Amino acid sequence: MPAQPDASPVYSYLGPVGTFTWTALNQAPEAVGGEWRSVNNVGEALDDVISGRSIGAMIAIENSVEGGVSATQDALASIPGLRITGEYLVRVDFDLVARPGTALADVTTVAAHPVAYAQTHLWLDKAVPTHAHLPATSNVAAPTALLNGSPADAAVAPHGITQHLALDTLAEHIGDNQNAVTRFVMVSRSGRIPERTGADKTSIIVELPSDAAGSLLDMLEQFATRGVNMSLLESRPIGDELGRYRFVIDLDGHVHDERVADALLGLKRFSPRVTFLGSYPRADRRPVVLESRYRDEVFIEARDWLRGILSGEPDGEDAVEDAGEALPGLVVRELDDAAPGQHGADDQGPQAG
Ligand SMILES: O=C(O)C(=O)C[C@]1(C(=O)O)C=C[C@@H](O)C=C1
Repeated sequence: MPAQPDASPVYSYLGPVGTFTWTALNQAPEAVGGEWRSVNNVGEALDDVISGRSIGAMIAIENSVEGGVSATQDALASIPGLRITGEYLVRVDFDLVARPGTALADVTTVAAHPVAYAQTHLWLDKAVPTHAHLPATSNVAAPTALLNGSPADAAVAPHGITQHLALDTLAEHIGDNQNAVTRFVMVSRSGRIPERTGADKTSIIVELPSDAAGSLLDMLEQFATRGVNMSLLESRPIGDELGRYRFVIDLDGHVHDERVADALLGLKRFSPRVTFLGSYPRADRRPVVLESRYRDEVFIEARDWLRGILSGEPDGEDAVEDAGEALPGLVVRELDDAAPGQHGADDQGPQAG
């Protein structure tokens, strides 16, 4: 019997074609040649991954105006077995569009994806002060619906959408922040962790013991004392009772970096729940800068020293040797070189005892 050709891998994304999520998926090398499945919300995209219908889902996780996308953060916290395997950045730029013949003065109802609405509402409040908002499932669903009987008079859409849809542009570049960027992540089922590059991020979600004073500080100390920088720290209600929050955290570094692994072990010892969402290369490829005392070799040498003591060897002061290959994205600084403010919280400077 002739061998069946392998089915191409399926990737789910918030569609239809032309959304910012679709633009992000275009950046993912593994999605080239795959089948792209358009869905209506983040939950559906993640369900596809969990059920095995798709091998990956591209989802928006953070934008430079609104911060974390709460629907995404909550879904990642509550659905077990998901892993972030890559991140992608997309500049977001919006226009207000309408059916031909509509003037700005005619607009009373504006269709918009809720996140897009939040990113344009200052402009809308000024230019269309009495408008009502009609939520849409995406930035392309909103203008498409205008051609399919939507009661809205206008829609917030990605800049340039009128090249593809028979609509007119009422105003261009209406975003409240002209430099707005949205961060997207590719989410797959738990499994292989992408190799470290030296310019990596690790995403985790942490719950804290509810009855222990100072546990937020305990959590932050795990990172500070290992020289691990945080690039995102947000709290989200857990939802079971008032006043209970979980923390969504991005760390500079990879779980295969000794300092990051050690910090995660420290967290795990007192947090009732640590969810590891993944380690993956940074979209901006910005190298991680760390002081030499947080290099892998320093952690390994300290462990070897203790092992030696436990096995009865004399306590010698071994020099820290460079082990392993250098990572292209990593910049290591001697303590004296570190710029002010880049020391860990426990560091009072080189002269401190
Ligand atoms: O509607 C789109 O185009 C999307 O890709 C969704 C989304 C989001 O969920 O944040 C993506 C980028 C913008 O920040 C606004 C909306």
